[in-house]
Amino acid sequence: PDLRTEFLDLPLANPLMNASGVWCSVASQLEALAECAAGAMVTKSCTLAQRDGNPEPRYRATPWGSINSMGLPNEGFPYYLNYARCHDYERKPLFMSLAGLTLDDNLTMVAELREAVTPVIMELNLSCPNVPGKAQVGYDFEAMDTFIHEIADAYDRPFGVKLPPYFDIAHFDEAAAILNAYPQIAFVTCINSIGNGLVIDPVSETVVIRPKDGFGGIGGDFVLPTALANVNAFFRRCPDKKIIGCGGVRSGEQVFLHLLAGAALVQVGTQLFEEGPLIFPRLLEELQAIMTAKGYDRITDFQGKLKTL
Ligand SMILES: CC(C)(C)CCc1c(C(=O)O)[nH]c(=O)[nH]c1=O
Repeated sequence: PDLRTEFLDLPLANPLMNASGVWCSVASQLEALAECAAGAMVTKSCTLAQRDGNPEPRYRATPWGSINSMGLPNEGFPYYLNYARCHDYERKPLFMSLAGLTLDDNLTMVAELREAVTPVIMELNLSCPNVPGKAQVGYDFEAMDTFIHEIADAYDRPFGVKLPPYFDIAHFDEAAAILNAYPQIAFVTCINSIGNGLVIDPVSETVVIRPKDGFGGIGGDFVLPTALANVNAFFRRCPDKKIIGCGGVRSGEQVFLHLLAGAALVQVGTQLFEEGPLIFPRLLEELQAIMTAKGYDRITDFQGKLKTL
């Protein structure tokens, strides 16, 4: 079967890529992603200045997924912009994730990105912090509209947004209404980790990560139904935009489900953290086996063709 696809008029060898934050914080990791089998790649969400992030342990794997409260550790915007300048775009597209600590920081980064002569694709992380004491931008629809309005104005190219998961139909409607007001938003990546979960070790009677009293974003198997729902909800509501699926991918089967639900590309987070970039050949093989068994020759034979009862 043929796994080739295209995204924003760019050819991709296949629809797989990493999730921002995983295996993409430093040059050695980015070079490994550039050389691996994934069809595209994205950098760790960056802030204007370098950040150490939270004290460790700040990531833990569990039998059903992962919990993390990294605290946005990253090398700073200039580092990733420099990588973007050196990336081999003939090999695969590069996405750059931005998560400024303030709207102003985001505008500063976007203005510089606009001037940079590079075909990098911007993914704006809307789980970025808002005014202290208020919900993250992705959960504060007024702030979300303001952030997108200002950033769209400051940037002259199509870009995408990374959304937190929503759990209420009214929220799908409200978030989609905001996004649809901006044709410049070419894609929507669903989902970021499910925020503020708590993993407890029954033996030690202790939380498993140090920051935030053990509260952290949940990823992995546990988030798959929520990820598929968010992919399909925005696929239905934003017909003029592409959806990138993220959440719960550990085998070819979940890649298949994300594509069926409407994803154009599929990101891998927790399982990539555990397995490394060699997960990509495995996922591609497993996806091809499923397509062969079902008689599908190419991705478009089933992409977005989820059936209802
Ligand atoms: C949660 C924030 C620290 C505000 C953004 C960075 C981020 C982090 C992180 O760096 O802790 N972890 C996630 O699972 N998703 C994210 O978007």
